[in-house]
This record gives sequence, structure tokens and C-alpha cells, in this order.
Amino acid sequence: MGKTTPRTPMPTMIGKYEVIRSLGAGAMGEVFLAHQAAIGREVAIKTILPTVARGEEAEGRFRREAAAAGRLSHPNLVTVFDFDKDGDTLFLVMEYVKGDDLEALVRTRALAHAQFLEVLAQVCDGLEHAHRNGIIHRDIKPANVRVLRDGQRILAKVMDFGIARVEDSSLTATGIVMGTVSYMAPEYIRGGHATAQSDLFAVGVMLYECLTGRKPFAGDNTTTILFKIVSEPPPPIDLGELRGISPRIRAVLDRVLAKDPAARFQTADELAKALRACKDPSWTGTLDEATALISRHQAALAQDDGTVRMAPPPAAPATVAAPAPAGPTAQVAALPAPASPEGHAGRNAVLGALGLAAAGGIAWFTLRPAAAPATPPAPAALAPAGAAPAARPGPEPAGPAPSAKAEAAPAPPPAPARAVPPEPARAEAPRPAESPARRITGLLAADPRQAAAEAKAAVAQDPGNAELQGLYLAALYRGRNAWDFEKALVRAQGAGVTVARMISASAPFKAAMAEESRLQKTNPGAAVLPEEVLRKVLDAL
Ligand SMILES: Nc1ncnc2c1ncn2[C@@H]1O[C@H](COP(=O)(O)OP(=O)(O)OP(=O)(O)O)[C@@H](O)[C@H]1O
Repeated sequence: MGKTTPRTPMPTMIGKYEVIRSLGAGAMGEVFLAHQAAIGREVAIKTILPTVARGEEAEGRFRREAAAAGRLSHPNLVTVFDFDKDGDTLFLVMEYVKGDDLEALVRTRALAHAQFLEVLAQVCDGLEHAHRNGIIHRDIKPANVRVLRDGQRILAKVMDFGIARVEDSSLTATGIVMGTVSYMAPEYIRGGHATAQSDLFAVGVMLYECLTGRKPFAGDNTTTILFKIVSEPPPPIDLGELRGISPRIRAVLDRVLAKDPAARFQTADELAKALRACKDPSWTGTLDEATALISRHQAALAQDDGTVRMAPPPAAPATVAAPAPAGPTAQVAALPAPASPEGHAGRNAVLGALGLAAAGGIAWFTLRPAAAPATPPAPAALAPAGAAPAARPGPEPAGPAPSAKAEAAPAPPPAPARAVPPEPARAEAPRPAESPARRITGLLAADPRQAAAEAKAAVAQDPGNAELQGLYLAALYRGRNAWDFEKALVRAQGAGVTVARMISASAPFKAAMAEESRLQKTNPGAAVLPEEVLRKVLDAL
């Protein structure tokens, strides 16, 4: 975050290193420029506040993580030289990188778009090396990227591998630094587990920021930001903001910011290639102009790598970063396998439905500092591949309403042709043989209102089908608290969803409702539908 206020008087020595000056302070401690006399080189030393690394266990963890980071050697990663202790202060010695934080460069709009893309591609090069060595960064953000410029040449280096997540007074109540929260991947928020794809999501957030100067998931408190990450597409990018890059950037953004990690780029290398392909210097016009140009070469593009598809006019409105709804298979697979066709089918369907419905709403309840999760990650069914994006409470519509994508799309200016969302699966019409459950599952994320309408009809046709009941419930619940869920239950019950009555009548659910009413008195808007309650409700069924 590039904080620059030192917390403590500057030491003259740290271990065997002579301190030259402070480079800035972060959440965990301060960073100093220092001199290593024995070899005559300058180094950066990151001190870790004693309050942050309290106890042998924390110290051991820091040591292990520093050792793991120290084994990485790549031009796009800041090299870790040493890790030691001076008095009660732990410190990390690393390569000193002149230049600027990417955060400052984004703030000042100091680079051209194509240069930002090159920076991010190099970040991916570094990440690829780390991922291949089994190390996930978990805190990728602009403040952790240093950028050196030498004329037209650019060198980006990723800092702070594996040494970032701990609690101290400057952290929020959830144990996560505000600045960092904006870069957390949906699956990390839901399950507390970061993977290589989570690092790539963070690169996607940086990409959006580099292109627009704004964060894709903004809010004035942690909860809002987390909720948006899990449930909402980022605001569409104003096309006029983009210059000098290929329209393929739409496809890259869509894919890298997909809520479902499986829908993202699978390796950092793949993302690096996609980013570099977008910074073709021949693209000098706005994205709209470039899109028009591309449309004239539609046939050639169709044989390209499949990331951009031009629609025949009139095309669907462009969405720069609409959520990637999980495909039917992914969401169906999120339901636990029934132990017996009849016995647990209803429970399982409801479990899946609750997961789909509540993944956004309960996101912050499942937050844990990554270093020490207080509870195990949510099961697959509670952390579905694609959270339903429409989280605003509201009554079931009489008929189909604009899809989530359409809501997110900018008012399309007249343009000769425009790119449609890139993933072929999304553009395809449903297959004729698709079962109602599959179709509704596929619709849940993209168009929950339509999903509700279709599920209602399907339940009426097949009243005993627990899966359809669960899906109908999932489609109805677009709120984020027990009260909204209660409304969905009442509506579902009226339409013949028998499990809705069982849930309403269950003691844990009643307790959640009572607790929420109590909380609302002191904290209007408070929501009570934590994962624990869902589990208890389901256990009671
Ligand atoms: N190896 C380095 N070379 C040069 N400058 C560095 C190096 N490491 C950190 N800095 C700079 O020191 C300052 C503080 O870094 P620090 O990592 O503590 O901050 P941060 O990333 O903003 O904080 P945090 O991630 O802990 O919230 C930043 O401006 C950062 O760019």
C-alpha cells in the first residue's frame, strides 16, 4: 500500500546491515534501504513488527515462508537473500529494486496501456516460475510490484512472496488489510483457500485498474468489496478510455476475472501470452475503432485461438467483464453425491441450492486470515463454482427480465460491430437434449429471474423432483440475509417446494431469524445467514 510513515525511530544497524534510509512502511513493518558492507551492495530490509510475528509458531512460519521464497530465482521476482532476527525484530533481506511501485504508476497514469500490459505480463512470468515451484503469492497487488524503467524498456518485479498475511492493529476486523481485500479471488473469500488461479484473479484486478485507474470491485468497507467480488461483475469499462491495445483485452478481462477459477486462464504463462497479444503496437486507435477494424477481418479471426468472437450484427452488447457463469456441469457437480436417490436427494439439492444462493451473501462469514483458518474451508456445495451474481433482494418477477450480463453492459454506442463475451460456451445456444435442471442451473448465474420462472414451471411439472425444488429456491433467493431467505422460502412453499417448509420450520433457521431481528435493532441492515446456520439447518433436515 505504499505507506510511508515510519513507525519507529530509524535504526542505524539491523543485524549486520547499515541502514541508509526508510523506503516506507506497510502493514507488517517497515522497509529500509541498507548497505551490506561485506559485499558492498545495497539491499532492502523488511522488518516485521514484533506484534505481528509474536510467538515461536509465527516466527517459524515466517522463517519457512522466507526460505521457500528464497529458493525462487527469476528476473521478475525480487530475490530474497536472508532472513534473520535482531533483538525481537525479525527481518527479511532482499534485492533492492529502484523504480516505482505499480500502485504509484497506476495512480499517476504514468504508463501507456501497452506498457501496463507488459508489466502485468512480466508479473505473470514471475508467477509462472513461482507456481511451478509450488508457491502461491496470495497477496498480489500493485503495491507488491516494483517497476523499473529504462527508456522504452520495462522490468517488473514481484515482491513479498508468502510473507504478508498476519493480524495486527492496522488490519480490519476480518483480519485482512483493506488494500489487499480488493485483490482477493472469490474462491479465497468463500473458502479461505488460495490457488495459482487466485493469483491470476489478482492480476485481473490489476489489469482492470491499469486500464481504467479504478478498482473493479469498489466499496467503502470490506464487506461491500468482498460481496462485490463474490457476486457482482465489475462495472463495464468506458471504451473511450482504452487506447493502443487490441479489443482482445475484453476477452482477457472476462476470463481472468471469472468467478469460477476453472474458467480463468489455467497458468500464468497462458495469461502472460494473452496480455502480450493485446499490446500489439499497431493498435493505436480507441477500442471502438479497433473493434470496427477487427470486424472487417472477421473470417480470419474465426480461425484464431477462439478467445474473441465477432457477432453478426446486431450483436449482443459488449460486456467488458461480465461474470463468467459456471457451466451447467460445474454447478451440478457442486451438489454432493446423494447417498441414496430418495433419502438424501432433497437435502442435497437444498444444500446445493443454499450454496448457490448464499455464496455471495455469507461470503464474509467464511473469511479467515489465510495463515490460520479458524474453520475448514467451505465444502464444495457451499462454495459453488459460480455464485449467483444478482444479490439484490427483490420479488420474483412476473416474467423474464434483463439478464445479469445485460444489466452490467454499458449503453452500447452505435458501432459497426462489437465483440461479444468471448467464451464460446456462453455464446452457444442450449443444446436441445439439455434437461430442465441443467438448463436452470446454467441460467442461475446469468439470469436468475429467468431461472426462477423456468424452475417454477419445472417444479409444477415434476413435483417430486428435489433437485428442481432446490434450484427454484436458489433462483428465488437473491438477498443476503435470513429475512430475504425466509421470503424466498414462503414463495417456494407456495409453489410446491416441500423442502421450503422443512427449512422454515427448522429450529436453527428460526434461531437465525430471531437473531437477525435482534441485530437489526442496533445495526440496521445486519445479516444473519452464516455458514454455520446453513449447516445446522441442513443437519436438521
Ligand atoms: N525490495 C524492495 N526494493 C525497493 N523498495 C521496496 C522493496 N520492498 C519494499 N519496498 C518499498 O517499501 C515500501 C513499503 O513496503 P511494504 O511491502 O512494507 O509495503 P506495502 O506492500 O504497501 O505493505 P503491505 O503489503 O505490508 O500492506 C513500499 O513503497 C515498497 O515499494
